[in-house]
Amino acid sequence: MWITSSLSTALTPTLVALGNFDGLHLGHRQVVQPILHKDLARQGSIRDKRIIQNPSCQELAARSPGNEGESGDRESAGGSREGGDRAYPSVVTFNPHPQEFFSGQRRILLTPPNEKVKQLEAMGVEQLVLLPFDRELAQMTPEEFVEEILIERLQAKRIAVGEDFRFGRHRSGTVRDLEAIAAPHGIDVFIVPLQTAENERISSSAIRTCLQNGNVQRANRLLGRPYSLVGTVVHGRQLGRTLGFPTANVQVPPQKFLPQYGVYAVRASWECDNGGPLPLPGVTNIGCRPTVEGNLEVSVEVHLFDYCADLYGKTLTVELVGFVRPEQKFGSLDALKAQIQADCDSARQILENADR
Ligand SMILES: Cc1cc2nc3c(=O)[nH]c(=O)nc-3n(C[C@H](O)[C@H](O)[C@H](O)COP(=O)(O)O)c2cc1C
Ligand SMILES: Nc1ncnc2c1ncn2[C@@H]1O[C@H](COP(=O)(O)OP(=O)(O)O)[C@@H](O)[C@H]1O
Repeated sequence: MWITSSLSTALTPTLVALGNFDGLHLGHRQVVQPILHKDLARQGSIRDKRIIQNPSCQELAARSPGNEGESGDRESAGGSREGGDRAYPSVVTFNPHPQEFFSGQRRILLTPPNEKVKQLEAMGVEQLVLLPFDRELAQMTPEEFVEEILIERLQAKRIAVGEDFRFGRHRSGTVRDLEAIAAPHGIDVFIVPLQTAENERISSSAIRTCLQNGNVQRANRLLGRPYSLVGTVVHGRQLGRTLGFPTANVQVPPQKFLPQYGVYAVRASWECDNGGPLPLPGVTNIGCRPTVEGNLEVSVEVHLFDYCADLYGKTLTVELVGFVRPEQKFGSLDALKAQIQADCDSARQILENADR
């Protein structure tokens, strides 16, 4: 995927999905869908299908990466577009996030850049444009933003946004304004209604709340995939192996959103020369390890069941499957060890049930 922060190096023309898309949950995926070539092929005539209906959670999940039944024909979809030029499915987002720009506070993210790029790539997005959000951009009117940036510089042929998208100075532009500004240029605007699941609006904050409450299964349903943590395995204190439970310490980006501190049933995977093993079952502790003296730093550590190998330096993807218990301070390492054994048993049970 081509990633650029400069309009002069962006690939054009484009099919644009506009937004921040933190988490890339089922609602976000609906916004990105209309710009994907495989979706263009499926749609046939596109002009009369600008408002996407609210599909069920299952239907949405079925369209998640890895679940796509058809691969689509990129070239024929590209050829059928207006003008015949090959347009690049592009996610256009602001960097830093406008809230971060105005508040000066770093945002904690469900999908930090490393994960977002992987997810977008898996969906079929070909370009990520990170528009530098500065005072000048913040001052643009809705008309200036659409005409100068989206149409002139990015040569957008199609624009997809969520229903609540706001843009331009003081967030004054609505999706209806976007339609009105784009229409004279013959640009399709797809306005995607807010998606709901289990009687709740699918949102990044709903997913955060679930993760804070240990409700991993629900968070995963809203995401349409398991919530995952991705990072490099680094050295720890080498205490794990003496307890009989070696744990790979996964260093996640500092802005990664962490769920409630505690123990989780997980599946972990990594890439290696032969394509990598299938996701392996295990158990993860996320927290400060209060039992271990002087350990205040938050860590994410994974013990893989029935497995022994050197994992240092590998990039692990740890998928949360279920919550086992909150983190605790134990009176002795022996007590901790006994509890870890019980955690492994619980986690195996959770993973077995999830497989059914
Ligand atoms: C399943 C599991 C549960 C754990 N639960 C706790 C806990 O409740 N409290 C705690 O202080 N540490 C907990 N730990 C962390 C251990 O203290 C940690 O694995 C040990 O300190 C090894 O650290 P090392 O990787 O630096 O060698 C847990 C670890 C595992 C694998
Ligand atoms: N089953 C396993 N699960 C996780 N890591 C394992 C396993 N078997 C071997 N390892 C290796 O052992 C390391 C963890 O051992 P540990 O004593 O906890 O050391 P550290 O404190 O450096 O993490 C991992 O980083 C990995 O390289």
